[in-house]
Amino acid sequence: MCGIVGVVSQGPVNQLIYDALLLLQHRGQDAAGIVTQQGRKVYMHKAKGMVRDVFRTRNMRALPGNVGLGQVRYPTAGNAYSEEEAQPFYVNAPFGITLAHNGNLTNAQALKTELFTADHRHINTESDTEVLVNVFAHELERTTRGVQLSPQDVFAAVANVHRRVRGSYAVVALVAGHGLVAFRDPFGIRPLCVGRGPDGTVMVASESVALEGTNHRFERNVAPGECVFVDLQGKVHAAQCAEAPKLSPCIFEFVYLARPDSVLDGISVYQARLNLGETLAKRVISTVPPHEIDVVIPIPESSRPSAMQLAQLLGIPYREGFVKNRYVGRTFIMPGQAVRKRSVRQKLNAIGSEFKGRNVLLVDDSIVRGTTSREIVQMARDAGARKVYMASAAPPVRFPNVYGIDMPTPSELVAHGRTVEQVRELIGCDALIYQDVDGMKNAIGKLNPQIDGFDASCFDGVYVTGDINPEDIARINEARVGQEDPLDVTTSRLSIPNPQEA
Ligand SMILES: O=P(O)(O)OC[C@H]1O[C@H](OP(=O)(O)OP(=O)(O)O)[C@H](O)[C@@H]1O
Ligand SMILES: NC(=O)CC[C@H](N)C(=O)O
Ligand SMILES: [Mg+2]
Repeated sequence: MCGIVGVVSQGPVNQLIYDALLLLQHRGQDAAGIVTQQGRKVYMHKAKGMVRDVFRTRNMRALPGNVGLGQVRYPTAGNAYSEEEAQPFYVNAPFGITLAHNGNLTNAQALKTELFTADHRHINTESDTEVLVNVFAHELERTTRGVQLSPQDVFAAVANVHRRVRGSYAVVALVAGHGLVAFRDPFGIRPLCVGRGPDGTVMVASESVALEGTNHRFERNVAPGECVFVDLQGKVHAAQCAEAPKLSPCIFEFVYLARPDSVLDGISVYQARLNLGETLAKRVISTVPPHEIDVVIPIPESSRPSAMQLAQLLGIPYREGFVKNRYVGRTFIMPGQAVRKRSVRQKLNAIGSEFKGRNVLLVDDSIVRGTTSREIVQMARDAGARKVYMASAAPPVRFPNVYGIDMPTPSELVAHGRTVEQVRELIGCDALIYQDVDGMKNAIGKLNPQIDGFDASCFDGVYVTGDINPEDIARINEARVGQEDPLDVTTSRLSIPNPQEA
C-alpha cells in the first residue's frame, strides 16, 4: 500500500498536496513525491523519507501550478533503498505523463519484456510503477488522434491498460496540458475516492481522511475498473473501462492499513474494527474464561477500537499498558526485519503497574511476522504479568500477499505451515486466540452489502484476480530486491526459528 492524491484547482496546489500526503503518511513512510504542472511544464520533487523530511521550503517553492499529484511510498516491488524508484514516474510521450500508483502488478516482468520487444520502450528500474506508466503512455499514444486529448481517448487507453495489466492498481496520472486521470483495477483492490472543495477544487485520494482533513467534501468512490478524467477547468468525466468489474477490496485495509477515521467503499474503518472486536470477544470466551482475565490491554496503535469493544463485551477493564513513542512510525511497513524488530522496543514501552501480578489479555489487530507480539509478550512478562494471553482481531496470516502489502514470502509469516499451538509457543504467550476467516468477513461485509466480496488472500489463500500460482509468488518475491535493512548484520530474513527445521 501507498498513499496517492491528485488535485485540479484554480489556485496553487503544492501546499494542498503536501497536507494531503501528511494525512496519508500511515500508508507509506519510505519515500514521497509531488508533481505539479504550470502551463505545459511539469515540476517534480521526490526523495526517500517521510513527507516532512522530503519537502523543504525551497522544494515547495519549486512546485508551482494549479494541478498536481503526490505519493507516499511503501515499497512492494523494486528496490526499497533506491531514490529513483520513489514515485511519481515521468515519461515524456505522449504529452508528458506523470503517474503515481498504489498496488502491485503481478505480471510486471512479462509486461517489461513485452514493452521492450513489442512497444520498444525501455524500463530503467525494477519498479512495477515504471512498467505501468509506460503501458498507459503506450496505450494513450495509440488511442489519441492529433494533439487534442478527449476524455474518450483516455477511457479507451485505460480499457487497454485493464486488458494488459494484472494485479492491483489504484492510479493518479497527470497528462500535461490536459488534466488528471484516476483509475482503479477491475476488482477495486486498493481504495480511491473523489471529493470537492468549497472553491470547486477536485481531489482524488486513497482515503477519505485526506479529503476531510483538507476541507474537501467526499463525493464518491472511484468504482472498480472505472476511469475518472478531470479536465483543467475541474469538470469531471467518468466511464467504466473494465469488461467485468467486481468490487472486492483488500480486507487488510480495514484490519490494519487504513486510518480508522476513513470510510472506504462505504465502510467505516473504525466501525469495522469495533465489529472485529465484537466477534473476537465471542472466541475469547470459548478459550479463556473471562474471570481469569484481569485486564484487556491493546497493542497500540491499530488494535485500539477492537480491544475496546472486546473489553466492553467481556465486562473487563480496558487499560493502556503500553505507551507509544509518537516519533517512531509504523513498524510493519518498515523495510527489513532487523529495523522492524528494533523499532518495536523503541516504539512501545510498558507501564509496569498495569501488568504487575495480573492476568492480562493483549489484543492486536493482526499477527503477521510475529515481530510485535513476541517482543510485547516478553515485555509484559518482564513487567511482572502473571499470565499473558494474546488475541488477534484478524485470523492467522498464512499466505503471501501479492497485491501491494509487503509479505510475499510464506516463510516470513509466523502462522504459515504452523498450528495455532505452534504459533503460541513461538510467541511465548499462555493462550492465543485468533479471529476466524468467516467471522472477519461477516463482521466487515455486513457494513456494506453492496460489496461483492473481499480480497482476503493472506488469510484464506484465495486470490481475487484468480491467476496467481506459486511461480508468480516466487517471481514477485524475487522482484522485491533490497528490502533488507542495510544496517542488518544478521543473514537470516526471519529471526524466529522454524520448529520444523529445528
Ligand atoms: O506480526 P508483525 O509482523 O509484527 O505485524 C503486525 C503488527 O504490525 C502492525 O503494527 P504497526 O506498528 O506497524 O502499526 P500501528 O501503530 O498502526 O499498530 C500491526 O498493527 C501489528 O501490531
Ligand atoms: N505499496 C504500494 O502500493 C507500492 C507501489 C509500487 N508497487 C511500489 O513498490 O512502489
Ligand atoms: Mg500494531
